[in-house]
Amino acid sequence: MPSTLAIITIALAIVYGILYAVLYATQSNSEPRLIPTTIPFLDSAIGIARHKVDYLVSLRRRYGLPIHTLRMPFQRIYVINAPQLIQVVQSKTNLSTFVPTLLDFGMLFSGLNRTSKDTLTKAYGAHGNGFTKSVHRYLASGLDLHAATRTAVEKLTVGIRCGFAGQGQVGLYDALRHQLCLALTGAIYGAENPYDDPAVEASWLEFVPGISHLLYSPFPSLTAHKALKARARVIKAFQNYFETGSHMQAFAMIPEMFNTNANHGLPPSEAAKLEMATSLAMLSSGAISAFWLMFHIASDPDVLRTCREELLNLVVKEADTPSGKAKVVDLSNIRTQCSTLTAMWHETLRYHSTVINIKKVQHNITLVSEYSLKKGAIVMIPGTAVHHDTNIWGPSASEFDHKRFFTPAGRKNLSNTAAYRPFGAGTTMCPGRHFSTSVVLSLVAMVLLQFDIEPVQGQWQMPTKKNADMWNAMPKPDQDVPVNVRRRVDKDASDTEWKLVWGATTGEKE
Ligand code: HEM
Repeated sequence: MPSTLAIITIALAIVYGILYAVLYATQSNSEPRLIPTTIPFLDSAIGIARHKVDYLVSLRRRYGLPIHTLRMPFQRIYVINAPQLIQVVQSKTNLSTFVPTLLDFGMLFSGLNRTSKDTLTKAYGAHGNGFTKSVHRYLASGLDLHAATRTAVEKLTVGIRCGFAGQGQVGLYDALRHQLCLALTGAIYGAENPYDDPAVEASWLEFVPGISHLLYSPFPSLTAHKALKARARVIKAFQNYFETGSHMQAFAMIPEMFNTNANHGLPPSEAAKLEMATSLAMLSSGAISAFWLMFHIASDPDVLRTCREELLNLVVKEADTPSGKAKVVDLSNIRTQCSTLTAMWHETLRYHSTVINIKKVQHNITLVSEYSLKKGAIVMIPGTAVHHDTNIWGPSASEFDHKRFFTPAGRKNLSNTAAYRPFGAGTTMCPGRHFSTSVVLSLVAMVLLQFDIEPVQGQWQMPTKKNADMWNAMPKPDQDVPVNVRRRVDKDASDTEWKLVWGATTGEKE
């Protein structure tokens, strides 16, 4: 009689053999190469769950393939690494072949009820919920963008003056995150910004870790219980905001979105839930980017000194203040006058970005006459693999080196979305990129001009980012970095009063 163990072993071997046979029988030779598998249909899922975007980067390093296939239960994924193929997938002619899958990302975690989801799907079809369209219209360029940036910068100047000075020891990430939260949401939600209430900001922070559960867990009500309660508190604050008409004092995008959705039949209680998507766009990647940028500048004395010198180029005049004279700094010129600070920003995004673009193949197609892609499959473009590709960025691709953007080759890559894609690419490219870039750079400039930041531990140590959420375009550090914040005492800054503005009335030095 064979033992139970022997029977189980034989059964497992048979199942394994069948799965292996099915895997290869259903994979065509003309499809992109299948990555060798140890556990058919499961090892990619396990790899992604364990190592997140690093799994895709390691496959790129190990096999060096321009495109390859990963198989999961009932789903095939084509991972694209080569710039030439990325360009083809992103091209206008292929817009209807490769369709973004996350247009309704906001609907997945906002808690909208079934009726509201149906209402929005009927109203906007494949365009999710109208939120993305509104951001494209209001924040991608023009006077509205300028107005929103100016308000955010005004809020930052007040917040930094009152909130940073004399704080002593703080977490670098949390201190920047808090300032950015109040500035970005203040500029968009107006005088009655719900996030001005510390309890709402705290609830938002409690909700964010639950997003992964809402996206991937089969039982989010069990696994993300606390986060869902926190979400309910934020939604309640927004419901009150809409019901009291506070949105009428907001940036024009907010009342317009509310009225359009109301005309489609969405009540204020449900419109309040949609603000979870707006909030996430504003509050997810910007603060993380600001943290990494500040970390790299503050931990490199040469770069710190150069950035501060460059910022002095932004002084446009002197103004009288009640306590004497202030130097007026026009932060809207950062990108043209501060090449090192700007290069540090680009390098921060290139080096750290964890963006993954996901599209669905709408019909069978042969890519560049070579690779057959099947209808219904998912195409993934991992930004990290592209950003760390030595064929694009040279042998130093995996090092942090902002000077790469001082070379013609680096500058050329910057304008090529198949090489540099922290904000995505094509029609869905982040419409908040100019707003967030301007506000983050202004925040960092304000801190650099007015404060010295030193690590409590005595030495700067880069935190790990292994636990970062896969849905986020930028990786949150696993631990905050405790720092001491002090007003600057060096000769350039000790007795200088700064007036920091976005777009001064005169561009001439007086
Ligand atoms: C440093 C900060 C930010 C980063 C790194 C970032 C990154 C991204 C990325 C990678 C995408 C996907 C692009 C694609 O699919 O090709 C995206 C989409 C989007 N972002 Fe941002 N983002 C940032 C800040 C913001 C801000 C502040 C807002 C709004 C105020 C915003 C609004 C949006 C919207 C609405 C979309 C969806 C666009 C669409 O599907 O058409 N983002 N962002």
